[in-house]
Amino acid sequence: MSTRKVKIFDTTLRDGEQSPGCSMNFNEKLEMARQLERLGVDVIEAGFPVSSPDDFRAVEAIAKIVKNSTVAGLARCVEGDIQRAWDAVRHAAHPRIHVFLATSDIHMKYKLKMTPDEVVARVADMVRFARSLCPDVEFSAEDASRSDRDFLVKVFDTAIAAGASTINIPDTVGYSTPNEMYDLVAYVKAHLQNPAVDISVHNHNDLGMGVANTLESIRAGATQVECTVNGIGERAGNAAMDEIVMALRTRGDFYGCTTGINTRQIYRTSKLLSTIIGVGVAPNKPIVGANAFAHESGIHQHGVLAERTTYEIMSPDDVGIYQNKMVLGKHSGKHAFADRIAELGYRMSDEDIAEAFERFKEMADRKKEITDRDIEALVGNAAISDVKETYGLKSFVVNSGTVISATAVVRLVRDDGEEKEHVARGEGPIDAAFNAIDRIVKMDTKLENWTMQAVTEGEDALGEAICKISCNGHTVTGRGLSPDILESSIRAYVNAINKAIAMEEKAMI
Ligand SMILES: CC(=O)SCCNC(=O)CCNC(=O)[C@H](O)C(C)(C)COP(=O)(O)OP(=O)(O)OC[C@H]1O[C@@H](n2cnc3c(N)ncnc32)[C@H](O)[C@@H]1OP(=O)(O)O
Ligand SMILES: CC(C)C(=O)C(=O)O
Ligand SMILES: [Mg+2]
Repeated sequence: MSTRKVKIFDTTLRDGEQSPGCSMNFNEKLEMARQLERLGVDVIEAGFPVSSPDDFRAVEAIAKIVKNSTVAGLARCVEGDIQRAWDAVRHAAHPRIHVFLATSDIHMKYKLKMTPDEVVARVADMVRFARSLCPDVEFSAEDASRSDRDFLVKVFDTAIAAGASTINIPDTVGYSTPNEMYDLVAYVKAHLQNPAVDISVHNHNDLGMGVANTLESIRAGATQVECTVNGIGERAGNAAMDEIVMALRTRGDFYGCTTGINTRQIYRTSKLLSTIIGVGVAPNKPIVGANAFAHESGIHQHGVLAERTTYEIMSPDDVGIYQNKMVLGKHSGKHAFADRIAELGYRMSDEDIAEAFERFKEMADRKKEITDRDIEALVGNAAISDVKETYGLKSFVVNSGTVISATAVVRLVRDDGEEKEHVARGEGPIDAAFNAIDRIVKMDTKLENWTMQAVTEGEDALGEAICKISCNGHTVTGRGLSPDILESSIRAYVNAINKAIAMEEKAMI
């Protein structure tokens, strides 16, 4: 299959900036423009110069620093706008003036208050004026997808005759379906008097079809597509650049098209934009979302470990993500768990791994995501629990507050299967729980020290309790781990008691 190149027209700095809460200052726009050039976009629409002095300055500065990409400035079909756009982009190595005028009945009647003939005449005059200033002029028929097709073609013919070398078909309000967009592009292409121009599309995402509409437009013959980083843009946004580019690349067999994008810069570009505007992407966003290359379920993890392509249609490397992510959680299996333990540098027997895996599953039921620090703590805990478990924690209930004295009910199970429960009061919930345990084990112990620290990150971090107790002249330290600080304290105390019992037994031998 022969491949043709589709031009990427990035409008993050113009339409993207039109999304509420996504404005960028002068320096941020420059930084973003540099990154867009690194990414390899064909056209950077740097702004709408007439809209404010700041926007003018930013477009002008971008025009001066960008060398490889074309730099475009947007203008209404108004002489003052066009002059201002030219003044801003004129220093660019490849300048473009982008003029637009709406062609749908609804826009012409209610917004522009112009007749169709007046629109045609204005397009002829303004495109000609733009062309007298700049060798590269793009004309957009705003709301093209809701315009009468023959009228639309007439306006495009007029723009081309006046000097436009790119005609753009925007689905301004994101109303089209992919089939309709295919038909529209094919229709325009087939009916233009002079089709030797770039046919562009500009799809909004109001119904979530911006990318699909863009891809169908390409199949129908569009040679330029307008899009934004992370899909930001007016209202629900524009078609997302990364999704279009990666769809064309991954399904080259189907689309037969390439782009000039250095895909390894995609992730970095997305991150830069998120940092600048302070708006991140959804975790499940294709390509650049946190979960786009993450696998949590055991069957998928096993498959990916055996052969990445079982569940990955793209390599994370291709979009500049260092590697895929195995998220350890309640759906993970032993293959991924063992893999992570090895990655963290632990050398453990299969038996120890199996035992640690059981604890991991218990933890995963209570904690949303298991981090590497959780695993380290868990594996460390497995080593500690080497001591014979004379007593194990079965259950506990603790009541405490400002108007009642703390009461705890603790149930322990002995290694011979016998269960014992006791209730006790205390100075606080932990003291009450320890007192209840003392009543069960009936040992002469003294709590020397108790500490608690978070050993992992996040709201559901694991708390590690350390209890130092003395018993018959021995001092032992117990450790307990849980996202619940009461539970980790109780486990630490029981662990210390088990150690004390083990020492007593040893002393008796
Ligand atoms: C689909 C799009 O994304 S279009 C781009 C949208 N982006 C922006 O609007 C960027 C920021 N805009 C602005 O700063 C301002 O709106 C400006 C500077 C462009 C214009 O401001 P104002 O002169 O105060 O006009 P205002 O925005 O209130 O109204 C728009 C005017 O432009 C006219 N207009 C709208 N589109 C066009 C066009 N393509 N060509 C000619 N005139 C147009 C409207 O009919 C209206 O005219 P009127 O003032 O004679 O009634
Ligand atoms: C200015 C034009 C191209 C636009 O942003 C739109 O129609 O959505
Ligand atoms: Mg738009």
